[in-house]
Amino acid sequence: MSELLQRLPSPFLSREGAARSKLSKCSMTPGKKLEGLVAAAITPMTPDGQINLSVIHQYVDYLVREQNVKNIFVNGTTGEGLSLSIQERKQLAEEWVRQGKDKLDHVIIHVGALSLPESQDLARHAAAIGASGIAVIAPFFFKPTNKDELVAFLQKVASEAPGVPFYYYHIPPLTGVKIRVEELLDGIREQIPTFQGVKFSDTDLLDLAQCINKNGSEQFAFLYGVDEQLLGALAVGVNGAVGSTYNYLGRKTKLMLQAFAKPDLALAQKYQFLIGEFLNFVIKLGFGVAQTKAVMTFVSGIPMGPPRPPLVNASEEFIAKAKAKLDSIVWPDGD
Ligand SMILES: CC(=O)N[C@@H]([C@@H](O)[C@H](O)[C@H](O)CO)[C@@H](O)CC(=O)C(=O)O
Repeated sequence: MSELLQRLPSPFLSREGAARSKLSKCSMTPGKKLEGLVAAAITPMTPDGQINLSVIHQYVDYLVREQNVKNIFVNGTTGEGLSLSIQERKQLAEEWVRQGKDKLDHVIIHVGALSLPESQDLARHAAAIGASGIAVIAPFFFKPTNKDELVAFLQKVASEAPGVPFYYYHIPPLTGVKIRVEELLDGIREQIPTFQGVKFSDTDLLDLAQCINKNGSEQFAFLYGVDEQLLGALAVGVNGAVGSTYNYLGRKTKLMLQAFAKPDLALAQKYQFLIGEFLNFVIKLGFGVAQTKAVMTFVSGIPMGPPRPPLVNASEEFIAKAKAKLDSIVWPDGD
């Protein structure tokens, strides 16, 4: 952890601090490309709905030891980032960076917000604490209507953290911003020199494939965000994936990645079908962030707590059925 972070009171870090940090403190594992699996961090909460920083140490150890996952995406969709205050987002970012030091390869902080100054503030903060990357979602109340408006917004945030790799977080089912990424990438490095890649949480594999075909997955990192069809995205060349299920199915999904790389497509398909069988089952019951928190709680034993309203707790019936389903799956590795 940076000395700066240890000295400054949480949750606030000054703009001067951010400026001082820049390149020097921006990586958990400096220079290591973001690839493989990235867990979309859940935000643990106490029963009365406050953020619960005290279990993040245990959470990091669980991901590394039990799930073999060493990258984390903080304050995104699964982390209820847009339902948290700026102060809470900063506290969480600091705690993940602090606990991830020497254990995680990448701690990416989602700094998107509807308000540009808030997003910029979060970007400066992420730089100051030594995050390995920042990501930004498209603003979704007043929306950009074309590529230029979206890039202008992203640029204004990215430029506040000039030494930190920047990722665009594309999730049109939630933002309603359907600007094609293929279009967005055209000339992006001229506007955003820190641009490093895309977290692509959409089912449009044509758009994704065109992005990869035109830019090459060596130039940018393409991380896929629809866990139930990751194998399709691997086939078009993504570098990895960011998702909620890697919190508790990370080890199994890694086995799928290994089978795909070998290549043993039949084995990779087996893993994808089984992961899909579980997700198909829970999606039919009603599956979202609240249910992810419940599943992670019973799989890991770490209390993730309730979601923040308007989301409501997963029902006892959901928990019982989801647990029975997960327990019933026989994985190819015999587990
Ligand atoms: C809409 C949504 O929450 N999508 C998830 C998926 O991991 C999703 O939970 C999974 O594919 C199951 O449907 C991720 O893309 C979200 C994510 O990475 C994040 O939390 O930022």
